[in-house]
Amino acid sequence: MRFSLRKFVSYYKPYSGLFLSVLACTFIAAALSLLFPLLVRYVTKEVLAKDFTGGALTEVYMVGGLMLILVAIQNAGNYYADYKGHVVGARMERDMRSELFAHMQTLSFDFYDKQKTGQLMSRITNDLLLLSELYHHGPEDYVKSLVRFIGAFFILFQINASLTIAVFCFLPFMGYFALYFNKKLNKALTRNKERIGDVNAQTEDSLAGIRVVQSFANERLENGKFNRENGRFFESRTHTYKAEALFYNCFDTIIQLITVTVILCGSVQIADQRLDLADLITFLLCIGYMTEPVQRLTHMSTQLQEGVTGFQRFMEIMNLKPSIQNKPNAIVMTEAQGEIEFKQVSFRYGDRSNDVLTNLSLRVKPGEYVAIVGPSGAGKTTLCSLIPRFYDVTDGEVLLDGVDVRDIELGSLRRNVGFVLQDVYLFNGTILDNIRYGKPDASDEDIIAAAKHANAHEFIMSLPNGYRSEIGQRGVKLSGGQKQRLSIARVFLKNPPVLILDEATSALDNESESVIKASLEKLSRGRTTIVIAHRLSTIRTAQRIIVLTEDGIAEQGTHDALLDRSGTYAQLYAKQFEYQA
Ligand SMILES: Nc1ncnc2c1ncn2[C@@H]1O[C@H](COP(=O)(O)OP(=O)(O)OP(=O)(O)O)[C@@H](O)[C@H]1O
Repeated sequence: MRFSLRKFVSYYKPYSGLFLSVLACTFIAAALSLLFPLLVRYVTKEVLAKDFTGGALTEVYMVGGLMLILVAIQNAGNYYADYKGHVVGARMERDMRSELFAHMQTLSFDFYDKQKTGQLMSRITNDLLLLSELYHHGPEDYVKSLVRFIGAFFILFQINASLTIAVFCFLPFMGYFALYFNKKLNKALTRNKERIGDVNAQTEDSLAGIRVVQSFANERLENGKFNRENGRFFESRTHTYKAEALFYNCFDTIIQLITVTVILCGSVQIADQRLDLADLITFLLCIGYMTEPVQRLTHMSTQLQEGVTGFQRFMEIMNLKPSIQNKPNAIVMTEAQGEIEFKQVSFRYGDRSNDVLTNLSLRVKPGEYVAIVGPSGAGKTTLCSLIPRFYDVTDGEVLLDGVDVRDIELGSLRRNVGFVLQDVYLFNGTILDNIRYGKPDASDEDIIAAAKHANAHEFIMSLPNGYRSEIGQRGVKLSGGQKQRLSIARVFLKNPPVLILDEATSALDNESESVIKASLEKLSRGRTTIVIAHRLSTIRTAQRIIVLTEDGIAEQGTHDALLDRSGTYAQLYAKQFEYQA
């Protein structure tokens, strides 16, 4: 993916003033740090050479005082740059994280079908952390390194050109060495990231399925899988540490070689009276200013590479257009009548080679109660997911009140359709929060009324904190039937004209089922209702039963009419009856 520098830099814009002040402080602190060796040189060369009776000591004190002032200014500058620099980075990271999350909220089902949650989480957390490091440390490091390198070079050159050139000769070699190791280290660091990603994915998988793990008593199996990933991560880190240790120690050796060279060449020059001791000391103090930036090349280029990769991964998602979008002049449908029509609809999932639905036509009148039955995989759920545009048809059209759903503003379309699914998703929080999800501006009274309609009020009131009871992650503290009733209360509150019930009662025992059936019946009154059912006994009273097979709609009619036809429905019914008997 191409790296857009303009886009990268644009995130600095809201904080440009603060960021420039950080760079200015970095510049001042780095420039002031160069004065130290010069002051040491001045003291050793000019002051200490004098006779101490002539006020030299006073001068030493003055220089000492000046040095203290410089220390104070330099550290104040570094403090400001360090603190505010991190703040700028963190603000940019926060902005980008919010932007990415908001964008992810808009991406359609087909995107999430292909993604692993753990990977997406890593983009939102780790990638942006690395990016913020680059945003703030990157320019700061470059300014500091450049000022010190160039400053030290000029100071040393002024003192002694030949010795400076001798030191300088080492630098390209150091640079090459740093970049060579940088490649190796980068590879090792990338591998580390992949391995920790695997550890994360394994942890997520095992912990999310902890109930299944324990019910099969498969803890050892999971420990084995986890330890394998954990071991791979350990091995990868061991390689990284080896590479790092080798690099830093080789580098230190080169720096020591430079020091030895300076001492040797400097001593020869002192003997020849081409250099004095004060200059040699200054030289030794300044070497670090020249070698440190070269040593930091590795760190800086790793930081650059990681940050750029993080930014590319960020942009990869940001550049994705949601496959389901509003048309420019989309109609806002406030309250639909609830007529649904599928007109010669064909549908195929993006990664499949064959259609799930082919040329299917069906009309459901406003307020009608329709059941869809058929073998597993026939496309019942898929058909219903086309109504709120979780996916768009491949061919044909789906109409709500005679309007193509692709012409309706998405939010208003989805507000007109309510879902009660078998696999209820509840959010961490209180019961009140979870029911309010159906209508965020609902009052507490509305919520209680909805809970009463859903036959949930009694069980809620029996909980220690009533409506304010925390339900745990995904509602673990509630039974299947209780969760289902909360999801029904949520839809009561939403009050949509179209209702889709997908296997809503099949996971429940008889008692919960009858309570939920009663609330679902209440919920479906006055609404267009499509029930996807496996248990045919539950939909005998439906106004119309649609039998969907892989070849499309095989037959439709009332329960009695379909039994009389002795077709697919009658066979399915007989089979289920046999099975239940
Ligand atoms: N997100 C998806 N991506 C790709 N293929 C899918 C997806 N969801 C469903 N399918 C495939 O589409 C076909 C129809 O699935 P669908 O869930 O609509 O059937 P169904 O009739 O509701 O089945 P069941 O009664 O078992 O729930 C199946 O072959 C399924 O594998």
